[in-house]
Amino acid sequence: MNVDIGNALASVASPGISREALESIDDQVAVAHERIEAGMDAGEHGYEALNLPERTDTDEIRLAADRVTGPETSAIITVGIGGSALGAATITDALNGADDPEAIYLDNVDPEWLTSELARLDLETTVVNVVSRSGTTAETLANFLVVREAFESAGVDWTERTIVTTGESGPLRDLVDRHDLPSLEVPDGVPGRFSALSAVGMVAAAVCGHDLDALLEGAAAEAETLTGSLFECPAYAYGATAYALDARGAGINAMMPYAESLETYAEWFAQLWAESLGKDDLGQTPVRALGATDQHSQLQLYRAGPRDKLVTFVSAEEGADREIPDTDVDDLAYLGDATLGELLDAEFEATEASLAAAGRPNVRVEIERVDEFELGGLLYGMEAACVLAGELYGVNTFEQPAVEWAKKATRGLLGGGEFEEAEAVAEKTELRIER
Ligand SMILES: O=P(O)(O)OC[C@H]1O[C@](O)(CO)[C@@H](O)[C@@H]1O
Repeated sequence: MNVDIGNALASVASPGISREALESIDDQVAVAHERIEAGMDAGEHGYEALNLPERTDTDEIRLAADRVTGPETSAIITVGIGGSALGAATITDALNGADDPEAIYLDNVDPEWLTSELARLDLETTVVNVVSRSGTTAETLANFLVVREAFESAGVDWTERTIVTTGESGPLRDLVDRHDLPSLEVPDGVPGRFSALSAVGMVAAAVCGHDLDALLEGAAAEAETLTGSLFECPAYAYGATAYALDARGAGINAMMPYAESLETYAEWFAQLWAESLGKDDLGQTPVRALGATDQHSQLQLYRAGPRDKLVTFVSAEEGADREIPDTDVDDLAYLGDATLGELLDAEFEATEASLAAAGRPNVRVEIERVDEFELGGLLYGMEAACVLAGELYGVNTFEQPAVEWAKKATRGLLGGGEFEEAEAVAEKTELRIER
């Protein structure tokens, strides 16, 4: 990935970063990089994620996926949530074509939605990909039990079509052992949201026939750029700029890719940024947006609302295109002479310029095209940017203790044990306004 931070400079935007400030931030980046490198060398928890390009065994993933996949495979259901779904979904939503198996992600426990998803699938030719690092996530286990029952009710042998990625122990590991299911291990020391470039994010991609090695090669090429200066490393330039803008008031980061195929990438980024940096009353709030669509819903706010946002654009230089048919309507002639791709590019450049003209900070992240190599680089680059930002914020980037309260409350409410959190739910302060 390439990064252009020109529109984040104080000469263009407010909040903005002066060149002097950028120089002094670069001194902090040098110190942070030493820490990151030391963590990577030692294989420390979290930092280990940045070693995945060398560590992930794509042959092992393909072998396991081949045990449940055949030429007749029409769909793959991934049962997982958060980091156990978003990385995989980002890859297949970006790369899947019409001839690839459909990739479905059951990352919620909405009964109506889940029932309709299962009802529309040919379970005979559907693969089940169960992913959970802890092996204890309620939503994933509940959905798996429902999916298994659906297969059994349809008289389809789920054990021949199910692959599991989980830790060394836990209920899912027991299931694997009991039914001799093909399985892979979540990489040690790699938090879920940083595991897209491991078996966690790659089984679905393997079943859909994507080039896992090219994904890792793209990530490895990005890893090559990790040096002690933001002026040499696109990932660090992005992380440092986002952090510096937050420190100057841009507490919101709207991730706005200009490609439908990257919409899920913005969701993946939201978990990465929120769960990693949202600590100790700090952290930049990620917002998911999509270009050109959200020009017609959010841009008014981004351009004329509070000066509390960074807008991050992601654009792909190349891609398939489609002519806009000629028209005999004079006013539309300018469209007839263009392609949809040219229109999208013009929309992107115009929107980027419109924010700069209004003095609103924005950053451009460029990839050459949406393919395995470039996507691997983008995912790795944003992970490295996040690790760098975490060092600058001085937070523990790799834990997410704040999510445990609601999990305990949920378990208590369902009779899964005594939890004070569950009691607190009953003590809600009410001020109801009824129709
Ligand atoms: O992979 P697991 O353990 O099922 O967890 C799923 C997700 O839930 C979280 O723990 C948050 O609740 C995320 O960090 C994680 O990606």
